[in-house]
Amino acid sequence: MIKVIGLTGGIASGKSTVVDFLISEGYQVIDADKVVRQLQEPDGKLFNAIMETFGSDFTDENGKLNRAKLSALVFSDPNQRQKLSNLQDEIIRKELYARRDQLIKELGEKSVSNKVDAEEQPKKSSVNQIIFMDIPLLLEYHYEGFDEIWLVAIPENLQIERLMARNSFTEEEAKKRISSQMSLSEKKKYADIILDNSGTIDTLKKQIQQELARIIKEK
Ligand SMILES: CC(C)(COP(=O)(O)OP(=O)(O)OC[C@H]1O[C@@H](n2cnc3c(N)ncnc32)[C@H](O)[C@@H]1O)[C@@H](O)C(=O)NCCC(=O)NCCS
Ligand SMILES: Nc1ncnc2c1ncn2[C@@H]1O[C@H](COP(=O)(O)OP(=O)(O)OP(=O)(O)O)[C@@H](O)[C@H]1O
Repeated sequence: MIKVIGLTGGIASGKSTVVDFLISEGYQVIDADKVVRQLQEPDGKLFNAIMETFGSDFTDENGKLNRAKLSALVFSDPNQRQKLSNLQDEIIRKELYARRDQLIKELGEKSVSNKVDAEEQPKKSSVNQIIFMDIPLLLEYHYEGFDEIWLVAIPENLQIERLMARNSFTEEEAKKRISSQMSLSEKKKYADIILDNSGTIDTLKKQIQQELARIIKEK
């Protein structure tokens, strides 16, 4: 059976850093933020609905969604955030589950022809037996169907610091985004594994390797 790991964590906690490492190790990852961006392209399933609801002012000079403008609106007004969620949630959810099912199907077919690998090279074959879904709002939006939930955790002061540095946000902008999400202490209640990312990226990688080794051993 292919294991599906849900990866989540607050904004700028380090999910993409975890994903980069998993990909470098050969694992397949469905990245929800990336999928949302594709769906929001002018030929994607969300673009027209956003324009109808928020107006064509929310485009940039290339006719694409002006994400910065929409972002400024939804993170300063919970009602607008809810409005965006109402129109996007079902389509995003359907797309993510469809991609998961497709990936499981592809890997399932591969693993039939790779039986020898599984016995002789368990690590090599594990990349075909575990998939990851990086979903920032996994807990807020009650995504289900995971064998394990991994939570990337950092204390709020570090989160603010990293978010301000990465997005060139003011402290106020960073705090607005963070406070629109479930708190870390609440998230911890639902997590199976907590990856502490308050240290170096190397320390984070070691924790991931440990968890991967555990799953491979359990299989
Ligand atoms: C609001 C939008 C336009 C802002 O775009 P922008 O380019 O500024 O940010 P980006 O998409 O890179 O998101 C960065 C991070 O913001 C956080 N975030 C995004 N949307 C939300 C939200 N509605 N509530 C809380 N946090 C959010 C997440 O941690 C995410 O990783 C965009 O994020 C969006 O459409 N969000 C809704 C996405 C959604 O509903 N996803 C569901 C599955 S995760
Ligand atoms: N252990 C670390 N030490 C120092 N900087 C780090 C560490 N881990 C991640 N970072 C940096 O912190 C920032 C946020 O990390 P990353 O982009 O991986 O977070 P994220 O959870 O994917 O964010 P988002 O929710 O916006 O998608 C990035 O600039 C990244 O390079």
